Amino acid sequence: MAVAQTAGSGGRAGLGESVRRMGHALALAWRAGPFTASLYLVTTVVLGLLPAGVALLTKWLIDALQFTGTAAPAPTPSGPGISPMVLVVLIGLMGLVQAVGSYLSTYLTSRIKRGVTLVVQYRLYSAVNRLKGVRRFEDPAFRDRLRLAQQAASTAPDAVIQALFGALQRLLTITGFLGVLVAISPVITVITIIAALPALFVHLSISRQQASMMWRMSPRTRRRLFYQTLMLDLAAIKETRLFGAGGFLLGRMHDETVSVNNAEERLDRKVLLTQGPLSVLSALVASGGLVWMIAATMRGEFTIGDVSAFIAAVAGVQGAMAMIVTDITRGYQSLLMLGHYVDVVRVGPDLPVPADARPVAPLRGEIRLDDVWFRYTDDGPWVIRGLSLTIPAGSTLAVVGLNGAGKSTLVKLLCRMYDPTYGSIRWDGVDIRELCVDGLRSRISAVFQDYMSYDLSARENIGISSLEHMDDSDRIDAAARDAGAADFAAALPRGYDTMLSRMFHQDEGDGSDGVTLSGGQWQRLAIARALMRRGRDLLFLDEPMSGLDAAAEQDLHDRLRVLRAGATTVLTSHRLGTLRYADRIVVVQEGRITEEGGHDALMAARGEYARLFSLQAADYADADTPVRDASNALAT
Ligand SMILES: Nc1ncnc2c1ncn2[C@@H]1O[C@H](COP(=O)(O)OP(=O)(O)OP(=O)(O)O)[C@@H](O)[C@H]1O
Repeated sequence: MAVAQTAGSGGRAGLGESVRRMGHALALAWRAGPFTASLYLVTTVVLGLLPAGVALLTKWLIDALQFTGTAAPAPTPSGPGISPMVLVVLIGLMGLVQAVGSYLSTYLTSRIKRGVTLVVQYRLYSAVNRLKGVRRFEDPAFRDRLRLAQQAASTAPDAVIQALFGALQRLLTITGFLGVLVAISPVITVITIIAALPALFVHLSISRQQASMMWRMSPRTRRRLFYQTLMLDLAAIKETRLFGAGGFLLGRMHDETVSVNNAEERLDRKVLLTQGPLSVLSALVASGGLVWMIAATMRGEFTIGDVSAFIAAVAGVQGAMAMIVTDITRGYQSLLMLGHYVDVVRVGPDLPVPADARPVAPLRGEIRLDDVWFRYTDDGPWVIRGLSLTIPAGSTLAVVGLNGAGKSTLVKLLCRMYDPTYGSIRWDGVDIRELCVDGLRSRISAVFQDYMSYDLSARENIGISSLEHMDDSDRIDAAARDAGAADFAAALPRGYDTMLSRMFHQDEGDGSDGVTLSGGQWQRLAIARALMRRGRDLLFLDEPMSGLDAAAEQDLHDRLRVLRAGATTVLTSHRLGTLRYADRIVVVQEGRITEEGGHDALMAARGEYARLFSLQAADYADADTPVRDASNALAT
């Protein structure tokens, strides 16, 4: 399946891929601010070389003081013969540079982090917005990757940059100290390096295991999040309280947390067991080296300045090695995390569009579905099975069917949220796969069954479908009036500029107090949103009024019938009375069209449509509603 292929390589990284990702992180730092990045590089180099410089000057100073005024013939102090006072001043200056450099480095680090986060988040969400279809967002593997990419976007690029610059600084420190150490004793230099190497490899292996554990645990983490969200979700709380399902969800969340904790504990124990002996080895090397050096100094082989430089160098090299290991470990982990971000940013289009995609001309003739087959996943059941249908331009088509028959799926295919698995959908004879997706959608408006309720103002809730007219108050008001939303919108505390919320909240003083609407009022706003997109060729009304009472639905349908004159409309509703005026009605059963025609013809045919219609009519009649015929009963 195409979706699975998008899973990418975020969990692993060979050398080549790691280098590419490092390049990516550095390019981000440069992009975020070339001057800041350059200054950070200079500061890093200076801070890296300073410790060895201070150690060398200190050695020269001690030697100069030790041999000043003495006639001791040996050992000969090495050094350029600079006066002690000059050396003291130079050491002081270096201390000053180090102190200022550290503060500057901290400031530059934060600055780069802010800049990089800005660039990375913009790129990540732009990449997500470039996906025109829905399929990827329904794929659990891709959702996991998105979640990790979101985490990575806020931390990973910055962590990689810090690790790279940190490692560079430590490398320079090590090189500087090794230069001093080699001059004093090549033997102790080699032993110090060898003692630090195993730690390096162990840390790298641990970080790889940590990354793979996070990837393995991510389905559990996702499920834990789902249970947590459900326990706090306002929409779910009514049911979970009534059904007493809180304990069940809590138990599920707890089990997932325990599983994740156990995996983390196993890894932490492994880290403890491997890191302990390595620390002991490092301490032994440092102590052994010092004992050897002191004994040699007492034999007159080294100066006191050499001993001071040796102590500083051993501590400096081991300290820098330990930090470099941490840098590399963190950097490697962040590189793996960065992989998830890079995978999402580089993800290919989910709906193939030819390079020369055609612009979409207004619909003149018809939309035609030819033997369309569709299923949501490669191994899932067929939802649409060989469906053929013609929708003439300007006509109204009603789609009727039981729950799960495939009505909403049909609407989604017509909006090209998915491509048919087989068969084709043609817009005036052109396969919609050859058309520009945005162009196609600009010709469509819709009220979806699962419409959105945005935590935005009433104006934004209506205008978001036609952004260029968001500030056109007359147009907003006209759409609201047509949808029967104008009266309650006018009564809101700040009219169309009132913030709406799915749950009441009050943010002090910023005027964003949320007003909560009823389900029917939200639905009218969704209809207004669809009507805001005037002059579109195709209008989908997928259960647009399920939240309205029957009279309000009939009234709105009557109004919409006038408003949509000339537009091609596809309607679905379980209240069949509201569909009877459609030019054509099709009955969908298990993804196939089983009946087709006008209301009267379908009633005369006494098939599924007549059965459903009569059932509903009987319900109304049983309720003693004064009716003249079934359709009137449904309309009142
Ligand atoms: N995103 C999805 N992923 C997998 N299966 C889906 C998805 N959406 C719908 N289905 C399945 O496709 C079938 C048809 O669903 P669809 O929503 O098109 O039915 P419908 O006729 O609109 O039903 P209703 O009247 O209940 O709204 C159902 O079996 C449903 O489980």
